[in-house]
Amino acid sequence: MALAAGRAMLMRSGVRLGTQAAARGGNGARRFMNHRVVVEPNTVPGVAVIKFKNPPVNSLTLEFLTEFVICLEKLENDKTFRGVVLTSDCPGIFSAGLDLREMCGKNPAHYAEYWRAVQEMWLKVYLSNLVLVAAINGTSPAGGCLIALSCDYRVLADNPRYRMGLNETLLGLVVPFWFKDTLVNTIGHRASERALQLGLLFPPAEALQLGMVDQVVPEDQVQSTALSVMTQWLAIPDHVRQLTKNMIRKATADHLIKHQEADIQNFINFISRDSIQKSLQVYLENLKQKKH
Ligand SMILES: CC/C=C\C/C=C\C/C=C\CC/C=C/CC(=O)SCCNC(=O)CCNC(=O)[C@H](O)C(C)(C)COP(=O)(O)OP(=O)(O)OC[C@H]1O[C@@H](n2cnc3c(N)ncnc32)[C@H](O)[C@@H]1OP(=O)(O)O
Repeated sequence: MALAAGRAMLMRSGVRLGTQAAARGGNGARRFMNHRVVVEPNTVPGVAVIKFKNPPVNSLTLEFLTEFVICLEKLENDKTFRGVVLTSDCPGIFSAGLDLREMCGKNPAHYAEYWRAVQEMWLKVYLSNLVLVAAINGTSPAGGCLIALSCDYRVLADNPRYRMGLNETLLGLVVPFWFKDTLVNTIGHRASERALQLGLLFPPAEALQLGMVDQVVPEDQVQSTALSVMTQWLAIPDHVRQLTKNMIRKATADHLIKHQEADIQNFINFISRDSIQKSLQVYLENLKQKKH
């Protein structure tokens, strides 16, 4: 998505870009702040840390997706940056995945706009020229897991309460084919068959065993480990690494690009069904009631 289109989407969503601020931290480094995404240059040269800050659970609202894509585009266009660590500012939650309220009780035009934003976010992350390392410091179901799976490397906090996986079937949803492709490319066909049909969410030890993440480390070392892994990836010249990444990922991304409009139409038709709307409402209601 072009930056201009993203800005237009932000405006349509009622988000004022004037609220974005550039400040200087104690070390003089620039620190870009949006509402929901905070970008911090880190101590490792050429590396930024993006922190998701969309409380309470970093759900992927339209506004969040738009800010996230704009942040990544800015970093890609700024040649000072070669790598980005993605992590969360919300304690215990990396991301709760797609925002269920964006998919519930809205009209087809909204569903189309939302689904395009989800697609564009995935394409931006999956095909990024930057090295992307996910520092997964919390639970990451469905869309949250997709973001992590689309990075080049994943470090997960060793906390048995944190779960990771594509749980769409538990919500009565069919996993989109490109979510499925991303998982199959990571953990293989057989493991994906079981994980996707049963909507399994895995604790860290199992996620590691499956190859869903590359490392599990103590919670307080997630970001530092991600940064040290980054150093290893940045030792490879950008152009050869980027060409290699593109060679491996292009076919998967092209599959969506070729069918992007049909995928949007499928999503609208599917999500607009009365039975699906009902399941989503029940799921949201259960989330609320679990507190009482
Ligand atoms: C034939 C078909 C062909 C083609 C099909 C075409 C297309 C496919 C169609 C559809 C696919 C759509 C894909 C969807 C992927 C997704 O990402 S769906 C989202 C999945 N996410 C989840 O299941 C997570 C749900 N949340 C939780 O489990 C917990 O909230 C969580 C463990 C994250 C945190 O727990 P906790 O800290 O206890 O917090 P609460 O549960 O109390 O939550 C706090 C408030 O946040 C609200 N909330 C939670 N998650 C979401 C969310 N994903 N979206 C919106 N809101 C969320 C929750 O309701 C609480 O709100 P409240 O304070 O009560 O107002």
